[in-house]
Amino acid sequence: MSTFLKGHGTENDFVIIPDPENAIALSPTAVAALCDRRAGIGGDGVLHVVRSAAHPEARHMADEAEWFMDYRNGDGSVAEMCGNGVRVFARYLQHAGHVGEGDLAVATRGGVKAVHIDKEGLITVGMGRATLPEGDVTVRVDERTWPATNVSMGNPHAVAFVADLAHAGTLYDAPSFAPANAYPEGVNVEFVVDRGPQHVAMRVHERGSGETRSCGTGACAVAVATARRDGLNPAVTGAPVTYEIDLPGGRLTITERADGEIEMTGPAVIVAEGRLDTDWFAAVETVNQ
Ligand SMILES: N[C@@H](CCC[C@H](N)C(=O)O)C(=O)O
Repeated sequence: MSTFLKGHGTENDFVIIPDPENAIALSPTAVAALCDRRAGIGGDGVLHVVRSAAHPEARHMADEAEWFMDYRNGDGSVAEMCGNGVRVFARYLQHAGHVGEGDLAVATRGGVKAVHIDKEGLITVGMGRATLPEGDVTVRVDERTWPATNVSMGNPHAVAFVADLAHAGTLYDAPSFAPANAYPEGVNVEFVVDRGPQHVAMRVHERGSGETRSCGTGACAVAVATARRDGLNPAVTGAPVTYEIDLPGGRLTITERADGEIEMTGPAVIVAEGRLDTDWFAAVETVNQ
């Protein structure tokens, strides 16, 4: 293994490992070492770039999407989807000359995603539909509590509307919940304040990565939760609804269409390309054995 790239989407940053034939068995230890901001490359997660036909979890999607985004959180855990990751993944495919501007499909654990790379530097992803599981859950940070709106974007989210984003505290630790076992698979937690009509700002504590500067699936979850709070439901009115979502790392535009499909638009940037030290990586893998 040698080549890596570094990229980000609204400052949700990733180590990109091109591995078309799936020759690298990326262990959780290796992922965590790559994402370590002091002893590794540094990132919120890893985008392992594999041909769908070469990956057992993606082979069934190979007819629809040539490339599979094998996404891992910074702690090495696997997640179903990463919205910012898909945009950065598409930007990498363009950077590497595998695709040009326009439409492409990317296989993910959350299914095949339709992606459009535009001329102005933005990328739009069809994120699928949100579901809002029932549940009476309270989010707690320090002495404050809020009711959670549960939203699944393929991965789980708990959205809390707060008076001030500072009330989410340092977010060094994950928020707690009542009931304590509300999310046995873990959850991404979004804190939201209003900024104007169909315009909000948010912070997020991500499962497996801690507080990040952006979360694409989180922004989609927030747009849907806020729309319902505002009495807007495209499935009922037939009119699409768009929210601007400000995150610490930039802005994402989220549109929910009348058929329930959600589109996310934002930037994606490749910032560096390099070679991993073979001995370092071998040592990391050895630790895991
Ligand atoms: N940052 C991502 C979400 C990554 C997965 C998440 N941490 C999880 O475990 O579900 C995004 O942009 O969507």
